[in-house]
Amino acid sequence: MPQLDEITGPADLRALSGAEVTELAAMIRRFLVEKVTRTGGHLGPNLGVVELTIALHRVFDSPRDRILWDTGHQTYVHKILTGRAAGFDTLRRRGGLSGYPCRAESAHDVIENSHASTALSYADGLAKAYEIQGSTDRSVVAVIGDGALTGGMAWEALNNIAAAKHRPLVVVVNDNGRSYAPTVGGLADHLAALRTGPRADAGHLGPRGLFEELGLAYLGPVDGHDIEALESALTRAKRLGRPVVVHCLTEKGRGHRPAEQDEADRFHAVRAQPAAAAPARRERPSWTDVFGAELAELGAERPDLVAITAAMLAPTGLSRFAERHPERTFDVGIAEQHAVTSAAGLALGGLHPVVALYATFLNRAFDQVLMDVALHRAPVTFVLDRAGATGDDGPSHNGMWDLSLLQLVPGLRVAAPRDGATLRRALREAVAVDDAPTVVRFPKGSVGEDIPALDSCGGVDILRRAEHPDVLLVAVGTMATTCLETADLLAGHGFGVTVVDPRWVKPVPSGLLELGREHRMVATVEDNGRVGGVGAAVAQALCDHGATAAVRTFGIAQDFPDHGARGDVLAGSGLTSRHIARTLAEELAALDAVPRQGRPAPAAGHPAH
Ligand SMILES: Cc1ncc(C[n+]2csc(CCOP(=O)(O)OP(=O)(O)O)c2C)c(N)n1
Ligand SMILES: CC(=O)[C@@H](O)[C@H](O)COP(=O)(O)O
Ligand SMILES: [Mg+2]
Repeated sequence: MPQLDEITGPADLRALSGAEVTELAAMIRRFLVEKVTRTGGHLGPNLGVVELTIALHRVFDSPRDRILWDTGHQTYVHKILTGRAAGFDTLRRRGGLSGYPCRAESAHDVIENSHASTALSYADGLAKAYEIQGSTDRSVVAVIGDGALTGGMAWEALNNIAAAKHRPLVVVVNDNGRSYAPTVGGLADHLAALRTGPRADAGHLGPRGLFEELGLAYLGPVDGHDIEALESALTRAKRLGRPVVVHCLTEKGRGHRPAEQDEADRFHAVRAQPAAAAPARRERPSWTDVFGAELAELGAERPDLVAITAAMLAPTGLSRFAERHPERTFDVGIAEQHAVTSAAGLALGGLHPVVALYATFLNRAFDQVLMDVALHRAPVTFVLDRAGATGDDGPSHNGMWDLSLLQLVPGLRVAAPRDGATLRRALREAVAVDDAPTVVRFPKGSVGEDIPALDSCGGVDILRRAEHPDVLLVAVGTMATTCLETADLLAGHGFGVTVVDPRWVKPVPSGLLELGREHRMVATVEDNGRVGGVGAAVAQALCDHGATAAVRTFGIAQDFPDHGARGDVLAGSGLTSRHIARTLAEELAALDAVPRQGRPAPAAGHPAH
């Protein structure tokens, strides 16, 4: 019986007896609880797929057979069984094991994008590729959760998969009845009805249902914790020679009582335990908490406000609004495109929807924002949490594209608050707009202390006035703190920096143009991709208005940053006060060929050195 760190790949599983497999499952559960409790990560989803993953790797021959995981947050067991148990002390750490499939880690990993509802489309493409290349002996298996199955792409794929009755493809529905909270909608009800059908382990097909009506074979429901039943159903599916759905019933958090009893989200994602020696930090409210509290208040003041979530009610801070205004709260499933256009419908019906998403997930609903909301100047407010670098969840979770994508949307206005006070203010200003879509975006984590404005100019908060107008430093949102630190560094070397926060970054406020004309250089700093972001828009606006100041923009490099802490991602793109100060000092020094009147030349030890 191998120990977990002795497992090098699925071949090590196939000789195990039934009793040994049961013992292996128990070992894996103990391992997951011990490791993930310490590192943080998706404990509940992975506890739910222990037996399923063992059965998949005993029946199919990965990596020749391809096993795809939708969203990928439930692949810790897959990683253990493909020789990566030793890496779990570094889970989600920079340079360590990714919390999602990662092709650089293993040939067994295929999909690195952790946006839900994509696996069936990848599988459809892979199956077609193998058919065209004559690789008819390779199975394609896609594991998709009941939550991810509420995403529209999954049904676009099933529409195609079901039509190709000659092309084998195995769809494993990992039905634990939950996304974070219980999965909602007609599909969830249908899966529940199928759950009560006769069990596939009796060797016969389950009741006719949606999948069979579509033309797919259906095996299920199968007990997702009975390895023998799973292997029997998966073996049948492998041999069926046509597209087939294997409907597995699993329990999120299985085998860890605190997770089993957690009604909120069954330990969907647990936070890392603080190091024993770490001083107890006074918890400051999260950006999400500040938003959620303010929206609940607004909901009492504005009966036309409705809130929409894409299966993430609590994570996006809508719980308080939902408790107080349940009739005005809608969970549409993991269906951001539908969420956005449904919001347009609500707005056309006379209400003011607030759509709360993680910033990165808005990407897939860009056309809906552009054509269904903005074209109609619909008063929809988008609240984008996890905007900017998030880090832990890898490249597809950083909210680094919204400020660039949204620059393209005519009439849409974007606010990037710098602290709790400006978040509350921005939210109120946003829902007061009744003839255009608005966006309020903020990062993951706790809000800092409020940063007061000394003054304002044309819609721009002035946070620091310079004695000599060398640099106008434009802080976007939470980067205000970094910009004030940068100003201190530069001031120590004789450069004058005015730090401003426009609060509303789209359209570019007139105050920035006015202030830009007073400075030799304008620099923008944003927690968003640098390409096409706020900095680019400011540079273009200054140019269009004849400003002669040099412009320097700082943002996240156009890349897919590896997983790691938020600070790692920001530092990786030079978004630190030290790097920004040094860069600006060098550029100012280059600009300043003639010694400045009345001021000493840059001192030795200058950031430029
Ligand atoms: C497009 C998109 N929206 C939201 C999320 C956030 N998210 C990650 S996992 C998850 C729930 C997934 O539920 P399910 O597919 O049933 O998997 P389970 O966690 O139950 O195993 C959500 C909403 C995401 N990854 N992608
Ligand atoms: C897999 C997924 O998309 C979410 O579970 C995500 O990992 C949550 O991120 P937070 O932990 O920042 O809420
Ligand atoms: Mg689920």
